[in-house]
Amino acid sequence: MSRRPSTTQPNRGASPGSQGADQFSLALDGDDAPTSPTAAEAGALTRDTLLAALSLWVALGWLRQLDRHFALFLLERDPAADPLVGLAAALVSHQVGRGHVCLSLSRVLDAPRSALSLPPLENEGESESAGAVVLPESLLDPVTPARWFDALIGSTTVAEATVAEGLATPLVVDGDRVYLRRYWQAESGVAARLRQRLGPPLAVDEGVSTRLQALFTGNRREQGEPDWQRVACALALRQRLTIISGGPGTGKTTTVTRLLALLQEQSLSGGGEPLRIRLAAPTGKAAARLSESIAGAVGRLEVSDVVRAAIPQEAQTLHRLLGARPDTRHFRHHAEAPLSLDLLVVDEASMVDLEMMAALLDAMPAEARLILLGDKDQLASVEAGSVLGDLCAGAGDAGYSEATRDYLQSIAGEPLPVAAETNPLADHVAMLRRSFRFRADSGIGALARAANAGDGRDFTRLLKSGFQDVETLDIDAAAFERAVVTGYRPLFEALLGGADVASILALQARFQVLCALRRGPWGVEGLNDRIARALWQQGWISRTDGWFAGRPVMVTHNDPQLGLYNGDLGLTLADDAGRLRVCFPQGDGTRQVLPSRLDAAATAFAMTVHKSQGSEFDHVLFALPARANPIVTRELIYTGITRARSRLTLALAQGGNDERTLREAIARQVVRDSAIAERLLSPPGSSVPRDSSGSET
Ligand SMILES: Nc1ncnc2c1ncn2[C@@H]1O[C@H](COP(=O)(O)OP(=O)(O)OP(=O)(O)O)[C@@H](O)[C@H]1O
Repeated sequence: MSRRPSTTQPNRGASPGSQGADQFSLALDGDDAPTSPTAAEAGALTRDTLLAALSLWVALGWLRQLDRHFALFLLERDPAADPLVGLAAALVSHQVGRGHVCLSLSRVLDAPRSALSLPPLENEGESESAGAVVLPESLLDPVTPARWFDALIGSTTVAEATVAEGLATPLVVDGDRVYLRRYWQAESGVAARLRQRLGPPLAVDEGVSTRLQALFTGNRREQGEPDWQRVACALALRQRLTIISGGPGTGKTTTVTRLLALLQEQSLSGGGEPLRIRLAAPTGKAAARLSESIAGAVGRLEVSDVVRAAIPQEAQTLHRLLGARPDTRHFRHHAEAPLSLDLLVVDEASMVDLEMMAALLDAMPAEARLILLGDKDQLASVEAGSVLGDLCAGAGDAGYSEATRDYLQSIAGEPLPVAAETNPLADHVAMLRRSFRFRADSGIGALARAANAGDGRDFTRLLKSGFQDVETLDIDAAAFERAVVTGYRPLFEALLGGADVASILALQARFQVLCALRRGPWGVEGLNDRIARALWQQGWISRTDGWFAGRPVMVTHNDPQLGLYNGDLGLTLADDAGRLRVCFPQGDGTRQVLPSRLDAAATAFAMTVHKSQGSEFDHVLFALPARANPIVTRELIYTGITRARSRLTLALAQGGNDERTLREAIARQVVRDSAIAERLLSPPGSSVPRDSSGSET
């Protein structure tokens, strides 16, 4: 029998305190027999068909077991639920596993396969057997967004967003989007907090103009382009939220350091107190890089010693800043115990996932300024969400409002063109467009631009045009081993020659192998093996598995007790007595840890591009898989390439489809479902508008 409550009917959801989405994996044995079919309507999806399809999709690698269990859990909790609830549950869980914050019903209905891993990653062959399989489109064929929406809000496991607060349903449906409750809460929280920060501009003293001109006086304007660094600084002077996005070496750190100098000069003038400024980044490596580049930029500032001393040069990880505690996801700092600061700079903000951003914004004092630095074109965080990218996309092609243009003209002397379109978010975003890192003749810079522009033909043409800083090699040939041995030679000569730890660790940052995948011959596993064997043959390492001197490792989980965080890169070294310890660069010194204390560490001769985010290396050897793979996208290629500071070797499967594979990968862009920008730009209190594809009844 059909149960179709109107979309406005309050949800008969679970009571607050009832079991939430987190516990679902404990609740069911995955082999539960399907219950008897409950077709919501004639011809509609039955439970049996759904459960059979989910099992098959798991077997094919299109869905995770976890996703299927979640669907089973919901259907068990609400035996009267329409099977479409189970389908939405499996798909939204799968989407979150792939970095999306939610599931868009209309998007799945338009492209039913998009919410599954189809074909299975790194396992293409099995999709051949898909002929006999129930495909998502056949399950969804008679379904409309309105029908699916109604099925969802008819279940006790789903709440509509307008009434979801205070309930404990595992799923929340907000217009066209279905969320796991945790992510709905995080996204609504982030949008609400950011909206507060978009509030009216802060007062800026006209006198600042002279100092602004002085600090940016050396900046040359090119071809009538505005000085975007000066614009970014002027914008940040009068806002509680500023996003500064730019590619490598576009001057994000230089700009923010000048901003900090200006603000401290103002604060200290007339004997005032300095602002409490903190610097942070998502990983230890990124924090170390920020400390290093801020220190360099502070050194170059033309300011008084007092002002210089008032600019911090030590960055910390966001986990440490917020006060991560062992065995809990909760931090010491939150809305009731906010951070004690007036201004926070977060570097590598593209790596900050939605939940971390929610925790950070919760802990920010309302009056403090937040400055997010990052590169919107890089890969988003590994965890769900892509807040920086969403905010920059929300600003879109919109320009600055008239009031902001007037302000920029008067304070920064930057005349900006009238924008055809404006929106409140765009006034908070500054894009730095000119790289000071890559010279005009740099191949790395040219490839990065081509990848970013989605121009695969230009990319492959550039690869052949013989840049000094770029070379290619055949990944399947001995040339790969030779390149690795040459790349690692300085490090192992120092290590075997008894150099001091700091010099050895500095050499570790000189050369790194990156790849796209984890498994397979062109993934981390295969390449780590190959590299270890090549180094062993040189006599540089004593074994190729377990612990040995010269083994680089990456921490794979946060360990606040050890002061080590996911992504930290260290090197195993032997002390004078031959005892092994893993050394991590930390601040000006090193942290040394016994291998036995590192529960979660992986060999890092090769690492994925995802894991390399926030790091840069002088020379990167970037290995790309021979066959097309959905994981290899424009963002991945751009991010991998731009980890190289001065030299890039691309290892490709030559003689195969390397050119076509590259072009296809560059055409493939990551689009993550999320509604942050929409929420920010819609009136306060309104729910996310439904798609025109319609879920109104
Ligand atoms: N306006 C400028 N004119 C000349 N050189 C500049 C300018 N701005 C920055 N630079 C130089 O460019 C280099 C990169 O600057 P900076 O470190 O500020 O960039 P970034 O965007 O923070 O880089 P990264 O992507 O590595 O974090 C530095 O050597 C800096 O001195």
